[in-house]
Order: sequence, then C-alpha cells, then structure tokens
Amino acid sequence: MPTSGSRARRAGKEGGAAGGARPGRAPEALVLLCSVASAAVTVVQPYVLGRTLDLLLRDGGTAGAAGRWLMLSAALLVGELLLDSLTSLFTGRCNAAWTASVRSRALDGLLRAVPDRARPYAPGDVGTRLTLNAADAGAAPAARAALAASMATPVGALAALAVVDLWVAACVLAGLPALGFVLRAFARDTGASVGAYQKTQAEIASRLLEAMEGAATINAAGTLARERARVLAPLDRLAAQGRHMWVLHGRALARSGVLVPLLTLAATAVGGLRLASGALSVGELLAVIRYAQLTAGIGGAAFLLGAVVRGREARNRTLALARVPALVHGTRRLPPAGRGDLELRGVRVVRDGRQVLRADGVRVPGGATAAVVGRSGAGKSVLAAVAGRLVDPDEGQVLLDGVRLDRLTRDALRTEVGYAFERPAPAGGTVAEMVATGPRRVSPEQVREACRAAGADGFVRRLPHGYDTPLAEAPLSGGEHQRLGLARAFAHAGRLLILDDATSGLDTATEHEVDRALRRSVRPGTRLVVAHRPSVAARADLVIWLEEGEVRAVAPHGDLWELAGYRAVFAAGPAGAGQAPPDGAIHRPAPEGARR
Ligand SMILES: Nc1ncnc2c1ncn2[C@@H]1O[C@H](COP(=O)(O)OP(=O)(O)OP(=O)(O)O)[C@@H](O)[C@H]1O
Repeated sequence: MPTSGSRARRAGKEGGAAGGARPGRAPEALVLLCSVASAAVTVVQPYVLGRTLDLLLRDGGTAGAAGRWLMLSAALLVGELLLDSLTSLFTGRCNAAWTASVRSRALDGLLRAVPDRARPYAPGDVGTRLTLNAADAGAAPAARAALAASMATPVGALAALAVVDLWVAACVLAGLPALGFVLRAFARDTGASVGAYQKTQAEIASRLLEAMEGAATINAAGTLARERARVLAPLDRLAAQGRHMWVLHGRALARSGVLVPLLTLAATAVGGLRLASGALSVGELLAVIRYAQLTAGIGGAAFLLGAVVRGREARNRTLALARVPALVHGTRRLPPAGRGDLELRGVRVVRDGRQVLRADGVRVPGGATAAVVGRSGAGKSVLAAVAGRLVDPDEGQVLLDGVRLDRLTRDALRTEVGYAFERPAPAGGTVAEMVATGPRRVSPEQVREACRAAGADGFVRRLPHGYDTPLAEAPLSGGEHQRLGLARAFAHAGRLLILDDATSGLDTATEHEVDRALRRSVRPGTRLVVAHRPSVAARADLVIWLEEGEVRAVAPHGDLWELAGYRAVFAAGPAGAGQAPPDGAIHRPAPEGARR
C-alpha cells in the first residue's frame, strides 16, 4: 500500500510533468549545430588564408588560383558571420523556451502543493526563484550546447595543427593541461559561490516583501529605519559573495590570459624555427600561429562554464517548487442526490510534533450551518482546511455524503466544496472576472446575483467602470475585498461551503444581511463558518466548539451559552466581546444528528 508520503511525492512528480512541457532537445540541437558549423568554418579559415598567402607569394599577385582562394576566404568570413547570427537567434529562442518551461513547471507544482508544505517558501523567495533563477536555469541548455561547440574549435584547430606541423602541435599540446586545470578549479569553486549568492538574493527579496506587507504597521510604529536595516542586513554578505564570484572569474581569466599568449608565443617560436629549416612555408607559419591561438582559446570556455554551473544551481532552486508534495485525488464522485452530510471521523492533525486538531464523530447534517468557534489558535482554520481537503489529516477521515474526500476526483472536490477566506486572492483581471473565476462557468447575471448576495453590488456599481473595472484600479477596502471573495464563493457554491473568517471585515449589520442573502439566494447546502462573533454562532444551526485543538462540544449555540467556558470564548474574542446571543437563537433545536 502506498504511504501518504510516497503518494504525495508521486503527485509532486505528476504535478511537475503536467505543466510547462519541456521544449525537447531541438532548440539546443540547433544552437549546437550552428555553433559547431561556425567552429568548423573558424578552423578551416587559417588553412585557407595560409594557402592564399602562399599562392599570392608564388604568383606575385596575379589572378588565377590565388584569386579563387581569396574568394573562398571571403566566403568563409561571411559564412562565419551568418552562422554566428543564427547561433544568437537560436540561443535566444532556446533560452526563452526553457525559461518558460522551468518557470511553469515550478509554478504549477507550487499551485498544486499542499498549502502547509508550501509554507516554508516565503513569497520573496518564490519570486526570486520564478524570475532570476528561472532565467538562469533557462539559459543553461544553450550555454551547454555552446560549451560543447566551443570545444570543437580548439580540438579541430589542434587536429589541423597536427596535419600542418607535428612539432608545433606537440608544443601546444604540452601546455594544454595547465589550461584544463584552471577551468576545473573554476567550475568547482564557482558552483558553491553561485548557490550561496542566489540564496542571499532570495533572502533579501523575502524580507522586502514582508516589509511591504507590513508597511502600515512599520509606519505607525515609526520603525522605518530599523526595518530598512533589517531588509538590507544580508546586503553586505551578498556583496561579499558577488565579489568572491568576480574574483573567481577574474582569476580564471587572468590565468588563462597569461597562459594563452605564452602558448601562442611558444608555438610561434617553434614555427619560426621550422620555417628557418625549410619545413614550413610562410603561409603555413601563418596558419600554425592562428591554430595555436585557436587551440589555446579553450580558456574562453570559462565564461560558458560559469553559465552552465549557474544554470544548474538555479534549476535546482527553481524546480524545488515543482517537487513540493501535492494532494493525490481519487476516482470517485459524490452521490447526485446527496445533501452535503459532513463527518469527521478520528481526525488528527499534527504540526511540528504537536497535535493541533483532534475531531472524532463530528457530524454536520446536509443543509445545516455549523459555526466553528474557539479562542485564537484553538484550531478553527485547521478544521476548516481539513473539512474541505485543503490538507489531509495525519489520521482519520473526512466524509462528504458518505464518500471520503481523498477518494474524490479533483473535479468533484473542487466543484462541490467551496471556500471563502479572510483575504481572498485577486484572481482575474476585472471585478467581474474575479467573481466569475472558479470551477463552474458563471454568467454575468450570476456574477451580479452573487455580488448582490455578498453585499458587493452597490460598491461595485459605483466603481469607475462598474463590473469591468480592473482590480488594480479598484480602490477597495479590506471589507469590500472580502465581499468580492464571498461573491466568488457564492457564485460557485457546491454542496459544502466553508467560510474561514470570510466576514471578519464586515460590520455586524452587513454580516447579518449577507447571512440572510446566503440562505435565500445561494445554492442551498451545508455551511461551515469560522466565527468570532456570538451573533454568527447564534444564527448557525449548531456550533463546533474547539479548545486547544480538541472538540469540546457540538451543540446549538443556545445550549452552549449556558456554559461559562463557552461564553468566555466570546468575552476573549476580538469582536463582539460580551454580546449576548439573540433570544430567538438560544432555543433553536439542533438538527437531527448534530449533537454529540
Ligand atoms: N503549518 C503549521 N505549522 C505549525 N503549526 C501550525 C500550522 N498550522 C497551524 N498551526 C498551529 O495550529 C494551531 C491552530 O491554528 P489555527 O490557525 O487553526 O487557529 P485558529 O483557531 O484558526 O486561530 P485564529 O482565530 O487566531 O485564526 C495554532 O497553534 C497554530 O500555530
């Protein structure tokens, strides 16, 4: 039997494969082909040039064979230029295709991830991985192809050198190990330093985003200077890491910069001696000097090697997001006539080794509204997350109309179980699109109806372009934003709707109106409402009362209000402290099966 861990890992892999199709080897192969062709032309050029010179010296500048070789030299130059242009074009396309692929795989994995598992990745860190790191990772395949091709020039030049003169070739070959050593040392040292640099970049981005999110608090507390210092604290480390990278680069370039002229000089000396002894012609001397330069040019690979190493580190960082474990969905559907009976059986959730929720035998009958109540940190959001399968419990099961949530298809789960949160994500470009975005197809009329039910229609119509106002241009308060989130949940309501603090920004009167509209105008079903106000609990059919992660009782608010411990929850609560429940609510009986 697969463990939940192995299933989650498999889902991560599946998730990673589903989005951002890999561009395949074609773009890389085109870069390689053009670079190798260009390298071949580069290798042929010195021979043709040397031959042309020898013919010109022999024929004294008269037309004929020398003229043809001259034309060939010119054609090779033009050909090299064209091939270099094509290499640039294909490199750009290859980089773009791989960057898009790596980025979408990472984003796809992140969006499918179990929220708890994605929590360690701070928003700024994710931003850096998806932008800078994804671009570096995307540049690696073309750099790898160019690196392979860059080897073709020195290897081809060395072979050509051996054909023209073995002595000069032996002299150049003797100096090559030193260059190889320089490159190897560079690749080894630069890998570690690039990884550290990328990590620090992400750290600064994370701190900056945190500061932007808490800008109002920072302003109010007058801690701007301290916050600036906190955000920029890793800057010195980043600068040191950057300097270290440049030192490594510089050292590799300097070493190869000394070695290359030395090698060329030695080759020129040996070639000169061979010319003096009559073993080489003037044109051949020209060719061997150029070949020695090209062979020693292997040092230039340091730059490409740097890009490949940087790309490898960046790819690991970016694709770590694609490997965040995701939920695995089953194959079952819900019974069509089900009313939304919800049951938590032996549920246990553990975080950091601590039990944060235990709920056994908790039932909410189909069509009932259950308020989840408890002090801050009691486990209300954890229960809400488990009840709609945003996360799986560590033990136990959650059943909807008798079917385990983890056995449902993704489609069945997301069309039949909806959520609204305290801070809804702004999906879609315009206000109407935000409300319409979801698992169901929603008409403009349904969007307006949902907005009316959520108490959003009035302020939306007062926006500059009404429902077509882009969200970025809509000056919305926290409560208005929340109402749009509610409208989206209402428009897509399935048989279970979970509101996790989704009305905390609404005044009591508006909240009451929304509740009435929810009962009248939204598809009927079971509701689970995380509540801080006694008025909300009083309107619910039953209350799930949590204390320190344990279900203390499941009963109507009226019954529970008799208990001092229950009343104390609201006395300590953030809103509605000390309010008495409306009379009518106290005596309302719980629906059948709701009591424990
Ligand atoms: N991913 C997590 N890692 C560690 N602890 C967690 C995690 N998620 C929740 N917890 C802990 O579980 C407990 C319950 O959290 P939960 O968010 O459900 O509280 P809550 O009742 O909704 O509180 P509030 O009313 O303040 O929102 C808290 O102590 C919280 O720190």
